[in-house]
Amino acid sequence: MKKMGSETEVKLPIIDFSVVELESNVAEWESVKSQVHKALVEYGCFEAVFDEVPLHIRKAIFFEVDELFNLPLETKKLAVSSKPFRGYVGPIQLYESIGIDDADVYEKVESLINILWPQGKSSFSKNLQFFTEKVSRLDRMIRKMCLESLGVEKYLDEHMNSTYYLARLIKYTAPQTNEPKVAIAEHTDKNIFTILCQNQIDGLEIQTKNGEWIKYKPSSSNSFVVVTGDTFYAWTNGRVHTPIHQVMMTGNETRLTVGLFTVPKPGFIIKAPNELVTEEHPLLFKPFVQSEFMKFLRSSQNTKNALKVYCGV
Ligand SMILES: O=C(O)CCC(=O)C(=O)O
Ligand SMILES: [Fe+2]
Repeated sequence: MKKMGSETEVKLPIIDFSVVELESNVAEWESVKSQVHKALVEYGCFEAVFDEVPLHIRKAIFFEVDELFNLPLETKKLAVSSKPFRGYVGPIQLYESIGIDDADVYEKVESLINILWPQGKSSFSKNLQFFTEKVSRLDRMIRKMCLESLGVEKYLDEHMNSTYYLARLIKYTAPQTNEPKVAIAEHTDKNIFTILCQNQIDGLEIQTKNGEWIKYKPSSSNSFVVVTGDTFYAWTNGRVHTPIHQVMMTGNETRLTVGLFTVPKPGFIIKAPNELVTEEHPLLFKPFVQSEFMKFLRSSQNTKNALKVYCGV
């Protein structure tokens, strides 16, 4: 595809996970694994096609997320939390969100949903828990592929057991203008991996290593965006990229995102495996606790290269 002039427009790699019994099909597993590794090294990001969340569940979730954000602000504020980005956050210009820890556990989802709908909303809790369960399987496949590619699969159990799943529902209010407005400013994610699913409305932009912005457009209704976070970058001692991204909005349609964030458990020490620290790849970060890093972030002004400032070697 050509843009103005002769420059070729960059696109995110698209990787198909809708392979029957991917986990037991060795040839397919190896093929997808090498695509994942390449994409994470090059972009820190890719589009995953994954068909385990049926379209009617996706639609139901977005319908209910929309209903949720249409509740009165006083109701939404009942779900506030002292933990950063948990419970209700906003409105901050166009942005509002609700974060739910351990969203793969039905009771955890239900207890938050019941704050907002005291009469209960079990279909929403069920759909969201189902979504988390399926998408977390995608997360685990990606992490397994990545550790295998880096030759550090002996740490797989420890790595998997060190994290939990945070679901974040996000609403971006339409700016009602054709001039692009920043809905989430440039940032890198601070966790391990983020897997995002959007309604029909685009807006996510991912920066390449060369500084070009890729405007993400899903290629199918089974598409998700996978983004590497700073903590995985640190754990792999810089073997994968962690991309700067932002959300830009135009027009008069509301954008909704459901994101699944893989987050290290509080207190867990992030330390790159010895195998990934070599003469060619000297240690980038001192061991750190991600939850402490998040506290540091809240109290510091300068968030660019925050991890480097916090614990860079
Ligand atoms: O809504 C999106 O597509 C991106 C959200 C995002 O980058 C974030 O929540 O960290
Ligand atoms: Fe992000």
